[in-house]
Amino acid sequence: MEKLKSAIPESLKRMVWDSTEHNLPQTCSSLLDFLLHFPLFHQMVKDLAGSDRALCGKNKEDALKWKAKGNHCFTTGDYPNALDSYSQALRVAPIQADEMDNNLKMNHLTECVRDCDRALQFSPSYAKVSSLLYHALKKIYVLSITCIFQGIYFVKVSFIIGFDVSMLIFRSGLMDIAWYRRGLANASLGVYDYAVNDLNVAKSVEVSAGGRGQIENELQTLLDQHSRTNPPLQLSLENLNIFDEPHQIKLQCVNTPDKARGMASTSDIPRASLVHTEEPLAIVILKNCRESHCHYCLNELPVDKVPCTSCSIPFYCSQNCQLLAGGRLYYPRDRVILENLSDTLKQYVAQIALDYNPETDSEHIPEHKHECKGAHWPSVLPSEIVLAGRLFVKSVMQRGSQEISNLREILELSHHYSQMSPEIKLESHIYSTVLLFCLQHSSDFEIQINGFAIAQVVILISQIRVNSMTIVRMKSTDIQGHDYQYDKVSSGALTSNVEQVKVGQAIYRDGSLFNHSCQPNIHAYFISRTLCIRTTESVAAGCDLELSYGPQVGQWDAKDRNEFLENEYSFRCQCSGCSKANLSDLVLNAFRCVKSNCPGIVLDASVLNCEKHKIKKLANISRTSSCEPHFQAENLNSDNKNEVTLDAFLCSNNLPNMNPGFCLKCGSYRDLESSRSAVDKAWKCIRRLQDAIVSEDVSGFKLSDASKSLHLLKSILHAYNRSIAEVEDILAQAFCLVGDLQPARDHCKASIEILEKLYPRNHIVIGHELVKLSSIQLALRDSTASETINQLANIFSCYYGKHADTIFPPLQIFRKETQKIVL
Ligand SMILES: C[S@@+](CC[C@H](N)C(=O)[O-])C[C@H]1O[C@@H](n2cnc3c(N)ncnc32)[C@H](O)[C@@H]1O
Repeated sequence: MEKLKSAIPESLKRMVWDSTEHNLPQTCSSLLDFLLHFPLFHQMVKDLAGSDRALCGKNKEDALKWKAKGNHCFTTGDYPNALDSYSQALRVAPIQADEMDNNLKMNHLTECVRDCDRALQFSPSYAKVSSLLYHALKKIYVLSITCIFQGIYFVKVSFIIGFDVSMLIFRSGLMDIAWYRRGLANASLGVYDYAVNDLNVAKSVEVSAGGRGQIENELQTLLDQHSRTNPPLQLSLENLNIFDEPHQIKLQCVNTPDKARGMASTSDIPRASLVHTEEPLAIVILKNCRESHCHYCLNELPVDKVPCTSCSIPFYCSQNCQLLAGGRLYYPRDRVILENLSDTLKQYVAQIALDYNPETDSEHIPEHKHECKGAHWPSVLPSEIVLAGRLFVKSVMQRGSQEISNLREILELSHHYSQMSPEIKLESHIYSTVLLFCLQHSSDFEIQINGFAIAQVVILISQIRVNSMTIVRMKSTDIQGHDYQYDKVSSGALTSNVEQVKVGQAIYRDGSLFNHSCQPNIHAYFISRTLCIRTTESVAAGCDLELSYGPQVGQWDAKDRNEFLENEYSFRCQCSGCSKANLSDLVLNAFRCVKSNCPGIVLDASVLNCEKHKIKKLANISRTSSCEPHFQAENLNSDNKNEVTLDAFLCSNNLPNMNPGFCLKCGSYRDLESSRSAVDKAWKCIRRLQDAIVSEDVSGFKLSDASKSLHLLKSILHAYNRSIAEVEDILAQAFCLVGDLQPARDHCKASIEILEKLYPRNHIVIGHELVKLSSIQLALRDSTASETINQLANIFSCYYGKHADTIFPPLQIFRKETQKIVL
């Protein structure tokens, strides 16, 4: 790419840099002329898309190498690497059409052993699999002599049989029923409701009276245990009613003078209501998650991941996802089970055993199919370019015409091509041209490549820049970042952390209409690929519903937020957080007054200027929308009269006359330069502790050094400065690591106290910190844990409603553990 860019003549580059949406076809056409006469470009396209260099195709020799490596690891007892090697072998192993049937059966059965959920997706009444599997394995063993694919699976299955204690397939009777196994697994995980539902479905699936009786006994035992050990936990959800029926809430697209289109409510909407759900127009996995997450639903991959049938790029969590993404396999569904169930259980089964047949869905366009010919451009080009390819193919195919007409009008998404930086404009031109050539090689339809077609893709890329959403998954880890092991909670061996992992990028047509506010009143999250939007406060009829595109009050100050929004989204935010003074923006990066008993704040030039600008602008604006999502400054302060108030900081409009370095309350002067260098020095020491946490090498010496640095920071920075919250948090982690949980708890609490000043009440960021505090309190058997967990559950319920447990499974464990302490 860099070589290509530097070879472009200056005059052509300038033409691209100065281009606007209107003259795009000409600039794209000029660049195309140049590239077509440039050998390096042809070589690049050949490397990326040519069939003779299809590095991502299936390859028998590579498969055999991986298999041999797997066998070696297996015999030396290195089971994790053996399994990984077999997965890689499967990824590159060619599948002949006549082998497909055997593979299907085998994969189907293997998945049944490994993962009840996935088995149930294919056949909800999955019963009596073990004898089938046994015979299938015998057959596979014979077949493995001639067929590497099956051979690999045989070893893989053997591995599973031999070492997965919970899923021993040769057990007979009830263990054959996937629902039953799921029920028992959920019961031991403490997921009581699911366990009861699973066992009820299992009972209805079981054909023998004896089997049913046995399940009945199991159910009874579970009910008895539950009522004995778990009296219903009284969560004080502050009368929080969760409204989870988005179809009952009507939103409308409105036009605003300064934000273009936006979404508003047509009626009053209570807090925590699910207001919108939507499937994506297109979605793509991010590069860093390609080996760890399913390329279709973006959930974490299980151990026995499913490779694509035709190329070696994607992995899927199930064949269902593989099929939806573009594979060619189809499983008939077993609907008989649904007939005998109650309505509630029918819904439950439909939820677990995803009931979907893409062949009957004309809307469904497999998004990986055109990338599946073994060429490696889909794995080499940046994710957003692959996403553009997916959108392009989808819109051409949906229209059933090969003519490329105006994609902008078809997708109806906004963009800011003209405001993009010259560098990004040039890259978009080059990538659009390369992408079209790659698609020409890979798609089933003809693509006429000319200036107009390339211009369409350039616009598509600029639409993706401002409209795509990053899909994140919440991951629970222990303090050092290892995956959370639930069984360690009760032993007090774990203190939990919440980590947000960016897994994908997606375009949602209606989701793109929600504008930004730094004090949002809605929150977006994802269940698999589905976008869900929920109100985080009550919203009056006619008010705008606004998301945060990233920066929020409490996280960054107004100056940093606006820099980000201008660079990424080409607008200057006028939300109340950015147009009115608020305590959070003032204190977030502030210094403290040199007088020890003065609560006033001292600002540097950049923050002070930004705040002055707000005040000046506010004076000029006679009207501010009363319906804008707002953030009550007074909410930031507790009722305690001794606490500093926003008014005290501002000294009743003194701020416009103040200079950097002077306390806004008493006017005392602080030398900001020396203060900054002292802060930098303290942070160096804190960073050493952070490194020690990562390498799990926290010594008493580093801890005491960092504690002294915290003390120093507190004497220089304002008490609500975000850095202090960060350092308190780092110290909490470090004390957890050395097993000194009481100071860990105190530091964690101190961090939360600051966050409560910076963010609105019950903000999700506070929820994340409460996860840490509750796990420390649980480990200490501290009875106040229940209070913390109530607050945590309250926040998670507001942000995720009934999805809270799905998004953050440890919540259920926390509730269960609290019961043990309370009792
Ligand atoms: C995802 S789109 C939102 C929908 C868009 N308003 C439309 O008409 O299609 C993002 C773009 O909307 C505009 N936008 C979003 N929030 C805004 C805000 N608070 N103030 C001004 N413009 C905003 C910006 O142009 C931004 O790049």
